[in-house]
Amino acid sequence: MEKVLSHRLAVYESRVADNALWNDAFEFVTQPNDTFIKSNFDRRTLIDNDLDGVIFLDTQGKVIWQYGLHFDHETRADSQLTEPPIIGAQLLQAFYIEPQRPAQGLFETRTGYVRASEGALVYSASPIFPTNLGDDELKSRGTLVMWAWLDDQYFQSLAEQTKLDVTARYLVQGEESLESSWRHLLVQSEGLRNADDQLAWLLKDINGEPVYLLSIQFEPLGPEYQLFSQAILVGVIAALLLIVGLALVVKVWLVNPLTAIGRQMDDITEFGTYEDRLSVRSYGELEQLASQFNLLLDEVCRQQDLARKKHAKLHLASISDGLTGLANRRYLDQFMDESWEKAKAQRATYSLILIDIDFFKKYNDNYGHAAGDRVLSQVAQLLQSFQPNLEALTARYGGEEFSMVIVGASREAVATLCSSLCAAVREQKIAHLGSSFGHLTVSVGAVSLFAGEPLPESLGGPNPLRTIFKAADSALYQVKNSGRNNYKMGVIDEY
Ligand SMILES: Nc1nc2c(ncn2[C@@H]2O[C@H](COP(=O)(O)OP(=O)(O)OP(=O)(O)O)[C@@H](O)[C@H]2O)c(=O)[nH]1
Repeated sequence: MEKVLSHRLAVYESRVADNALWNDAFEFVTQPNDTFIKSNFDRRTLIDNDLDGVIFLDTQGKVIWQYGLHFDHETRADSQLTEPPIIGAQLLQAFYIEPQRPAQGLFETRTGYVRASEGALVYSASPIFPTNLGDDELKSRGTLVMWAWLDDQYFQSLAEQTKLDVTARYLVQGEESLESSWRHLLVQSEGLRNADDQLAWLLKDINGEPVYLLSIQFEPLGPEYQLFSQAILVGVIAALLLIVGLALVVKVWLVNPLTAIGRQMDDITEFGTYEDRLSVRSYGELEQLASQFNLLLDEVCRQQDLARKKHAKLHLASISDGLTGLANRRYLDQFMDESWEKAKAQRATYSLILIDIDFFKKYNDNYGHAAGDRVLSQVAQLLQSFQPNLEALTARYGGEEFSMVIVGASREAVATLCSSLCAAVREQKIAHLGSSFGHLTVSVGAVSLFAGEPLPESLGGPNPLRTIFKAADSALYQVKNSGRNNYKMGVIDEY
């Protein structure tokens, strides 16, 4: 509605400007003459242009010529005004535009609604210039005003244009004629809707006084509409339920299982529990995904197992002697260190036994190196079988030299063990022509000491195990020098 109203004002404005910027009109206000009026502003022309009146004002605002029709359109046929209805001095002043020069092609025009003697009207006024506006110094000569009654015809065409059933009420006493429910329209230009489903606009005159109240009544919503809106509501609720249902299905069948899978995967990777398996209850694809992952875990476990075995094998190879399978020198050193610390902590007896095959060079010479290897293995197994069920280790620490470390056996038990080792090898009756005994024998040197404090003075140095080893080796040396095939318990204090 606002747009249509302002468009209408713009139409009047352009109509008056068309006639005011015109050489003939410019000449007419300089020298008024009937010929110009007769050929351009007869009654027919006005009616065809939806106009009810034309006024030419001179440079002082006095009427040069005016033509107007009565308010009553029914009798418009011979309704020319004898007395102009709008020549109130005040109104003319409102229409009058002082002589002015166009600034950059712009000049002042006026458009709006006014209250006149017989009713209200819409008007537009423009200064009169030659068609080309003249030069910059040329001033306008007079004002051209065109107007139309705000009558039934006006509002009827407004209704046709807006396609709204517009009711127009003339506010005889201006603001006082306005109901309180529409008062707010006085301070706003757009329409207002009241509690009775009416939408209204105000036409205000050039002083801001309300002239007409335009309103339209909305039809109360019928039962069909209510039925329709109920159907829409049901539809919306059904759609919402469907969406919620779908969301639930997606959550139960997809989101929850995926979250569970993700959580289980996280646990497996975080804690390295690759032997665990994913369990998921969902539709086929997800279960398939979980079982594919489980297959992957199977493979991870298999590879882990292989790696573990390989590592164990490598570790064993690194600590054992390739020929006899006993612990090697490297592991013996490590074991001696660790067991020494334990023995000290437990205040236990620590014993080291060194076993050396007698005349082994000659054995190799007589029976060959391969036979020598076999004998080394045989003696190794035999020694191993004598290892007591204590913190103990049997090792091969040189070519035909073996050792046994024992924590917790008494010195007497160790002496008995040494004697047993000598006897056991002897009793194998392994032929050895190069030996004065005729068969394979071993010599044994050992030390056995209490590892708790106070330690013997000779063990106070930085490497007590070296001292222990030297004592055992010394005992072995003594056995070798005194005929072999025997054992001797060494004494630690000598070192
Ligand atoms: N077959 C074989 N012989 C080895 C191996 N390691 C060392 N030997 C031999 O063991 C022999 C050790 O000789 P010696 O150190 O002279 O000692 P021995 O002949 O046993 O003399 P005594 O110890 O004084 O009784 C050498 O001939 C080495 O070649 C081995 O792995 N296999």
